Amino acid sequence: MTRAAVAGASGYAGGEILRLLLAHPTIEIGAVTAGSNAGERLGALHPHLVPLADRVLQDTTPEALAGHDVVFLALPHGHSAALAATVPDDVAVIDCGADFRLESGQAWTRFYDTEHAGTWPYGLPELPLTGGARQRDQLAGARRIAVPGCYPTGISLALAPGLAEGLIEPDDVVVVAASGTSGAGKGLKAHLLGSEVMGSMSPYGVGGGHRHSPEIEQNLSWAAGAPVTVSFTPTLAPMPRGILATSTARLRPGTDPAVVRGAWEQAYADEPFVHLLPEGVWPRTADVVGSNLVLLQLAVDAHAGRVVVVSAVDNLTKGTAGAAVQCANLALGLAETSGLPVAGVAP
Ligand SMILES: NC(=O)C1=CN([C@@H]2O[C@H](COP(=O)(O)OP(=O)(O)OC[C@H]3O[C@@H](n4cnc5c(N)ncnc54)[C@H](OP(=O)(O)O)[C@@H]3O)[C@@H](O)[C@H]2O)C=CC1
Ligand SMILES: CC(=O)N[C@@H](CCC(=O)OP(=O)(O)O)C(=O)O
Repeated sequence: MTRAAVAGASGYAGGEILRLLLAHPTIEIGAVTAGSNAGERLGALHPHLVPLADRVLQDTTPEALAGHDVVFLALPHGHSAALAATVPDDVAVIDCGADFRLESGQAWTRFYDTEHAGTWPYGLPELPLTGGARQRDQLAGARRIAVPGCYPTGISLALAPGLAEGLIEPDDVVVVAASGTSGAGKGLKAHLLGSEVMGSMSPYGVGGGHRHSPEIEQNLSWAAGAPVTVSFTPTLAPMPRGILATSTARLRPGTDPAVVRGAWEQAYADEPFVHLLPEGVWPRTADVVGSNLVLLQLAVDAHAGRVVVVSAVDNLTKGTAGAAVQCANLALGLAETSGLPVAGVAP
């Protein structure tokens, strides 16, 4: 068996990692750690994780995380670098935070306003790259992996096939996405009060202000092999989980609409977690809840000369914890799909 420690186990992402690891055939759960909730029993914080109810959360220290084959970090941004530095090089560290996702130190400083910790291999295995490669090539056997943000996961996979195949213009990409409230974490925040969220949708980070803008542009630029510019608008939706993103881009002049669908079909034909739905069936967040799936559908808007791609992910599963387990599987040489659900919970 392989032993895993989970730091941030009292939070939403940490709890979801534990839920998935409970069903994992070869990874067993070792230390579980937290911040202010250290000393609490998991059963008090995650009543749904019944088999772990009596496990006591430890302080998040290098000593608690020592002696494992893989360490999952599900901590707020900025907490990963110092801890990861204490983990031996031969132990896999899978970081759910943003600290090591960006190549550009300049983009990091602009959006996170702290010193850039560095760059680790980016944990989106299915991402098609220019020239026919896949992002997973960088993840097999890796010992440090940065798990993507939840919005960049569905959005990058929605548009990458068209960019990798040169079908869409890199300078006219527009994305509007709605996220469930768990995307913001478990901490109390005024804009997440029930009376603010229930029965209402709200935009935020409008005008290129969201920190996922540079992450999405980075991923799409890897796919295109050239810089890509994105206008991204997130919105908060009154649901606990799920992201529905609508991504549109201008088709290159002369692109035959008939080849567009084929590019996406081909890109994901062999991917167990990324599915282009049958024509005319559109993704819904309910269809991905609790699963490691990305569901996609697209249409060519011939009048506007654009392709419109809709993607749905569960922000806590494929958007964080599922991706983290998938990356751990790749890092440790296990079957990539081990322990990962491929069916959602609809309706
Ligand atoms: N929620 C989502 O959909 C996604 C989250 N992520 C990333 O995953 C990470 C965790 O997010 P999420 O679970 O939502 O956040 P939560 O706020 O739900 O959980 C944060 C966790 O970090 C712990 N923590 C906070 N401060 C400290 C500290 N100083 N020392 C040790 N532990 C600490 C908390 O412990 P305690 O509560 O006991 O203080 C808790 O276990 C973040 O980096 C987030 O950006 C990435 C993609 C999507
Ligand atoms: C609804 C909501 O607030 N969502 C979060 C995104 C969460 C995520 O992807 O996490 P990272 O912080 O790890 O990038 C936000 O927009 O800030």
